Amino acid sequence: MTNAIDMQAVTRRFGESTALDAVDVTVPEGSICGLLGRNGAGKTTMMSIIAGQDRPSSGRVEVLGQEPFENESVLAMLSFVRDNQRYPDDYRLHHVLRIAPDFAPHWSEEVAAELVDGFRIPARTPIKKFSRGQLSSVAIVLGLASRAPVTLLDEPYLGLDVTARALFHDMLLRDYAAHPRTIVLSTHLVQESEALFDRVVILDGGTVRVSSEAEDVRDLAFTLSGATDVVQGLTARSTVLSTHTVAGLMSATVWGALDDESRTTARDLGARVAPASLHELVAAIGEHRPEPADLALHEKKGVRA
Ligand SMILES: Nc1ncnc2c1ncn2[C@@H]1O[C@H](COP(=O)(O)OP(=O)(O)OP(=O)(O)O)[C@@H](O)[C@H]1O
Repeated sequence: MTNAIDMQAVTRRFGESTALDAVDVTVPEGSICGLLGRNGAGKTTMMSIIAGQDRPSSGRVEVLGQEPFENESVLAMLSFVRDNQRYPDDYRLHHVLRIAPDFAPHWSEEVAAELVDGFRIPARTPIKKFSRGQLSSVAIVLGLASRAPVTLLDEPYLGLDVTARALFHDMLLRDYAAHPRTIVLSTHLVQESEALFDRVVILDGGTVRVSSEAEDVRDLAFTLSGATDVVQGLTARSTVLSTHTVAGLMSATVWGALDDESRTTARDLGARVAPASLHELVAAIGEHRPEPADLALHEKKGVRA
């Protein structure tokens, strides 16, 4: 399978701080990749580099086989929709819809029209007076109607109401099925968007913690719930990403798999074992501060934490 996006050892420093640290990420052509992680994890920085709007301090990035920075032929195949998109002061929706196809050779009038109608985007109000959700709606129209071979959607949900979010999901999946392309979507609404993803990348502090097929995510970690002493005993030698306690009960999100013996013991002691959901995994990785010993464990499994 060809990779639409290939990042090797990409580091981006801003002065003293490191926004991305030796990031290796590949996204196969024709997939939807969820880019997840806490505030400041490095998601926007990564997307800006993929979109050719920023350059790595070191490392290599290729989009559709070429370096994207200041590369017209890559930029023509790319749509990057970010949360702080700016428009000229006097712009109304029709101005945007009139010039957008000039920058998007695969532009779909039908997709744009259906979204504008479904989102109820005002036609007469200047865009600079739009609400937060209405601005997100315009950004989604641009991102999806462009049908760009590589589409980057950075936090497309900001301020969107529940009906609009459902419309966005529905249109994305419908149009993607008819016109497959590569989509990277960053979001904090993990539970709600989980079903969209073929691949998942979880960043934390500029480092890739997980880069995996979505269907394999359930094998990466488990949650163990029960009496605190039972959970602590069973996880004493495991990499515990996060714990939550209430009234003598503990729930732990633990990296890796529980061996059969521990699973039987857990059941006998009344503890419950379940695969960690993507939402639990993202939250737990955000809480966890890895120790050097953890790194060895995760590298063995091909996933770093
Ligand atoms: N131009 C810049 N100058 C200095 N620091 C920056 C710059 N851009 C990003 N950073 C820093 O890099 C880190 C990663 O920021 P980034 O915007 O990529 O995070 P994010 O994962 O998109 O966060 P959020 O979920 O809050 O949008 C942060 O610590 C941020 O402060």
